[in-house]
Amino acid sequence: MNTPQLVVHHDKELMAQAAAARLITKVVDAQTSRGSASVVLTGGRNGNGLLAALAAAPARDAIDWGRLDLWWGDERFLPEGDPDRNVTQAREALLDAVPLDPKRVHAMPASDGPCGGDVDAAAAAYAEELAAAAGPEAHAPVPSFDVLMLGVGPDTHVASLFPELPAVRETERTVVGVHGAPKPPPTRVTLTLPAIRAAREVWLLAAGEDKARAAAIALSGAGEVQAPAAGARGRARTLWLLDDAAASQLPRSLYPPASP
Ligand SMILES: O=C1O[C@H](COP(=O)(O)O)[C@@H](O)[C@H](O)[C@H]1O
Repeated sequence: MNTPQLVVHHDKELMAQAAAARLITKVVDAQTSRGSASVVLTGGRNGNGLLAALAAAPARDAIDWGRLDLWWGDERFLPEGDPDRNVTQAREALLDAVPLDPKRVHAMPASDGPCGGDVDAAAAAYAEELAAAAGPEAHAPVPSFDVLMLGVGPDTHVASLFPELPAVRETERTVVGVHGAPKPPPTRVTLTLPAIRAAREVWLLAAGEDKARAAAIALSGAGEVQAPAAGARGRARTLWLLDDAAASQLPRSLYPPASP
């Protein structure tokens, strides 16, 4: 697995704007090389901040929105349209403002969808959708995502992989249902580490003081069961995008102080 690279921006607004600019370039490059691009979105404050920055970016329409597949790393298992669903928040921040192809917007199932309240069936249905979209070059039964983004929680969770819960130990399935998550709502759907690691690039977003301890733990050699963010790696690149506050507890060997 490749070593994570760190980029530290002054504050969370700058981090969101810089990450949005980085994403535009990545998507345009993928569309130029392969005809289309696939991106996995994250929920949470930093993920939504990036989407809002992308909506406001002058270069946003350099992206051919009709040739972009959007997937989600996790979802809160709630009814369609619930304001706490990650897809609802993503629609408000960006998706409703750009001409996406609805067939390429792969939201995770809602609790009032075809699987009803059965979160494990919902997870299996999303795994099937991913497998159906995986091309011959895929490195797992999921597409070769160009960029997979993950917000890092203050407890080191990424997607809905929480420390010590069964989902973070999953080695076979690509999507699982989560029961009893410590952060509400307790029932969720999540990609697993094997699915995350099939992405070309994994970007971990951590801005704000409440992410400082999580970043320090995950980047200091912690195990993935105790610190799920430590296990999130891309095949070609793993990039941590931080702000000063989130980087404030990193060991000096990883993030030396700026020269005077
Ligand atoms: O519940 C969730 O939390 C994490 C992190 O959210 P944040 O607000 O602390 O940045 C997010 O990555 C995940 O997608 C989401 O479902």
